[in-house]
Order: sequence, then C-alpha cells, then structure tokens
Amino acid sequence: MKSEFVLQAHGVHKSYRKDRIEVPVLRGVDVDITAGKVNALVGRSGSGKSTLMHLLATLDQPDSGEIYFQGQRIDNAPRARRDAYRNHDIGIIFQFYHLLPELSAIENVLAPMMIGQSLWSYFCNRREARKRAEAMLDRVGLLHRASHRPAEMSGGEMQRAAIARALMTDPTLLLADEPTGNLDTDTGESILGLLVQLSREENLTIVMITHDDAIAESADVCYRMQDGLLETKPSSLQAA
Ligand SMILES: Nc1ncnc2c1ncn2[C@@H]1O[C@H](COP(=O)(O)OP(=O)(O)OP(=O)(O)O)[C@@H](O)[C@H]1O
Repeated sequence: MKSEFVLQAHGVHKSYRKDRIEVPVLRGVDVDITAGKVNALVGRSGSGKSTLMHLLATLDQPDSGEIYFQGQRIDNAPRARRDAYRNHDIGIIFQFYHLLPELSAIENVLAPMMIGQSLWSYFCNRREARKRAEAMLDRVGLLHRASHRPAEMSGGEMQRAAIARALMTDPTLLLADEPTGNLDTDTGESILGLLVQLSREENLTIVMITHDDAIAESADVCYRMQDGLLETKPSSLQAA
C-alpha cells in the first residue's frame, strides 16, 4: 500500500556559521507531508521555514537527519537522483516568482523542459512541449498573457506563470515559499484558491510556507515552526 506521506523529514538539524559563530536554525525537525493535501508550514520571520524548504527541495543538505521522498532517502542520494527529483518530481514556487525577465510567459513555462531533458529531445518534442505549456497557462488562467514578458504582467499574473512553469513536468509535489507574500490580499487569495483547487482536482501535494496564520488556515494540514522545531497545529480543516 502506498504511504499517505509523500515527503518526510526525520530529526533534521541545520546550523549556519557566520563570523565563527554557529547559528542553529533547525534543531531536530520531524515532518510528514500528507499526499494530495495542502500542507502549511507556518512560523514567524527568521524561524527557519525557508531553510527547511531548501532542504526538502535538496537545494541544501542537512547537518544531520534524513529526508525521504516516497519512502526513498533523497537528501544523500547521488547527485543525478537529486537533480532528477528537482527537475521532475517537484515544482518550486517562490515569493518573487523567479521568472526570467527576457522571456515571455510561455517561454518561462517551457524553460524546465529545456533543463530537465537534453536539448535534442526538447527540440524533437518542441510542438508537444508548447502544447503542454499552453495547457498549463490555460490551467492557471493565463493563456491570454502567453506572449507577455514579466515586466508586462501584474504580480498575480507572474505568480500564475510561475505556477504553470512548476506544473510543466507534472510534479508529484509543489513546494511554495510564501507564494502570496508579495501580493495584495485579494490577489493573494486568488493564488491561494488556485493552489487549493490544483491540490483537490489534480491530487497534487502542496507544501506551503507562510508567516501568515490566516493563510495557513486554508491548508488541510498545518505545522508551526518554533524554536527550531515543528509542531502540529490544528487547522480548521484538520478539525473538521
Ligand atoms: N546563509 C546563511 N548564513 C547565515 N545565516 C543564515 C543563512 N540563511 C539563513 N540564515 C539565518 O537563519 C535563520 C532562518 O532563516 P530562514 O530564511 O530560514 O527563515 P524564515 O522563517 O524563512 O524567514 P522569513 O519568513 O523572514 O523568510 C535566520 O536567523 C537567518 O538570519
């Protein structure tokens, strides 16, 4: 039987060293990310949320502890496996979108196809890739802005483009670091609504990092980061 937890961290420690002083950030974090649900990691600024997200994305490695994706150890997997995990199994969304300014929305959405496979196979499948990119832009309600560059889009539109890009490789898991943090309340709510809808309709697992309790309340499962540890925090949906 498949585990209900798609991503797990056990006893994760992480410190930074600055001017010979060690700054402990994560002090033995345990987390079980539930498959097909919106999982919020909430905590005040500086509590270590982004640090944990970087570890879950294998963008950095823990000092000690273990991270498992679908039951397989990922944090110390060979580099090729970690690259494949980042390029295919997960999609990442950032507060400031991280779109390439020279590229249009559709070219930004196509970018993972050019990184995740050889350029040769990308060009062989160029027509299919473009069709999929159009479908992903349509999925997030942005097809009408396909040819616009980031400077020609609103914040909400840029985040929609970033979500479409993250969906391009059909990931199992979406990691979102403060996805509404740079948006006004209404636009933030529409982006949050889109993420919840994607989770419900595509059975997509979402890990959403936020400092905002109200946003965390939209999640199915909620963890609170405090003093370098994560504790389960009841959310309204969990209680339901
Ligand atoms: N590369 C680094 N070198 C030294 N200290 C770091 C580094 N990155 C983060 N820190 C420190 O680690 C702590 C946690 O940072 P982190 O960015 O993970 O917090 P956060 O909860 O995501 O905060 P925010 O909500 O403000 O983004 C902070 O005290 C920060 O100053």
